[in-house]
Amino acid sequence: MSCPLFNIGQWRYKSSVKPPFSLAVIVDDDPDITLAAKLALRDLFEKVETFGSPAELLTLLKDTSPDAILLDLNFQRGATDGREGLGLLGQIMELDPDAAVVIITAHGAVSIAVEAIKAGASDFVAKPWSNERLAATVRSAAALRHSRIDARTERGRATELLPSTETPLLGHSPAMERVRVLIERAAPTDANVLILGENGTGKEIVAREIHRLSRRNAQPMISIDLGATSESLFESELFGHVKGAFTGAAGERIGRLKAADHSTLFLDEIGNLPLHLQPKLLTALEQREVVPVGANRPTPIDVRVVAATNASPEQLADEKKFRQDLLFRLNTIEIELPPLRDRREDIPDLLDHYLSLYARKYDKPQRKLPPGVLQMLIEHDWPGNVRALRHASERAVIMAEGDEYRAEDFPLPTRHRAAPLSAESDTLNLDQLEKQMIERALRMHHFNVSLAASELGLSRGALYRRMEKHGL
Ligand SMILES: Nc1ncnc2c1ncn2[C@@H]1O[C@H](COP(=O)(O)OP(=O)(O)OP(=O)(O)O)[C@@H](O)[C@H]1O
Repeated sequence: MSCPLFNIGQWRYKSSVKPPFSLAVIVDDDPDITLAAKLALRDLFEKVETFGSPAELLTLLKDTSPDAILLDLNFQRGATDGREGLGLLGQIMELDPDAAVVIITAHGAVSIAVEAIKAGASDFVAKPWSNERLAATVRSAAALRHSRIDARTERGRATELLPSTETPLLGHSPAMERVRVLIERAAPTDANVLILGENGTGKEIVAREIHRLSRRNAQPMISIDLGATSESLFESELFGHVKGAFTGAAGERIGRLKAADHSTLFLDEIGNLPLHLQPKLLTALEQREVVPVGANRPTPIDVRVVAATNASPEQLADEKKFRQDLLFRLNTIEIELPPLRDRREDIPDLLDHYLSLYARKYDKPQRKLPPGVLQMLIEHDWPGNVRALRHASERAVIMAEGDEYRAEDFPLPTRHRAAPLSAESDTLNLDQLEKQMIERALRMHHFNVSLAASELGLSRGALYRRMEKHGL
């Protein structure tokens, strides 16, 4: 399958900031995929090597340990069952038990991804991916590998602060200034922080900012997206497991709680943590120790937790979905990020930043944004919040011609009201229908992407990709 990145031309911008990691390896027999992934990862790694066959990777691993490996599971013509890749994964884990392997899967192949993670892979990305998600997944896997090594060897406690390639937290609306004050007050303490806000409002950026300003910043922040973790993997991902704890647990695995020892653990989409695991997390945080799956002795941990959710405070107060004792552990400080439509004053700053960032990235001129177009963008409701504004800016930079941006360069969803659910649509165009269904599901769930995704029978990632495709 070809990757959407190729619709948007070559990526010639190279950041002047030193990338945080040294080497990533991409193994896939499809040159379009390897090139697309290489471009998406090149700001994160000093070097990105691409291989068309597994044999080349195994040769490299004999004397090099990459920070991350992006691995396709099917190499032979017509193969789709992933067996070949799983075998290769086993060989990789044997050569380097700390390897950070991110699996490339076809859309919908979740069972094979789960099997791969049980066999030692750190995470997976489904094709076609968004560059932002791919980079975040691979960065998280590489950071996890580093902290697992550090956690085991007790080395690296004085690791130099990694140069940051992160986006700064932008916006000077009164609401964002209040958020900044809260971040500055909370960061240096060890208090747990709960960040609330709709999808795309910047919860992860705020979590990174808290970590950056904390006394734990010498270690990388460890993240886990509980909205993207398969139910069967929650326990071992969070708490780790001992060798042979369950079928497929070939080796010992340090969970993310332990990997975040002396650092910050970012629990994204905490509302998705299954009820039966909530007491185990609460005990780990109260006792400051974890018991890996299959172990009979606890291991001490020193972790500061920053959690985030797009659930409303009312939804979180529902005892049937979320244990209130765990909530009180997590929300010592609560930071609420308002949706972008409630702080429109931030829109000009955000547009200014992202339009000029993407102009540099794609080697395009810095165009003017005429007042009329700016006004249209300020008046737009941005249901996907800052993430959607960022994507719209990227697209505008690529599509625009001449010295100025035009309204048509920003493909905003029409402002019409969603038709009632029972109403028949007047189009039979599949693409249009898909867009309408997505808009309806989003409105029905007040723009909560997780709920809309489950309404549509899609994963969050799959819904994001479709929203991006339709410019929502
Ligand atoms: N205040 C901000 N300044 C600059 N960029 C921002 C800001 N808020 C969000 N962004 C950008 O918007 C995108 C989404 O941000 P982020 O992932 O932090 O949101 P989120 O609330 O964690 O989303 P989700 O709930 O969907 O995981 C990122 O690309 C981020 O860089």
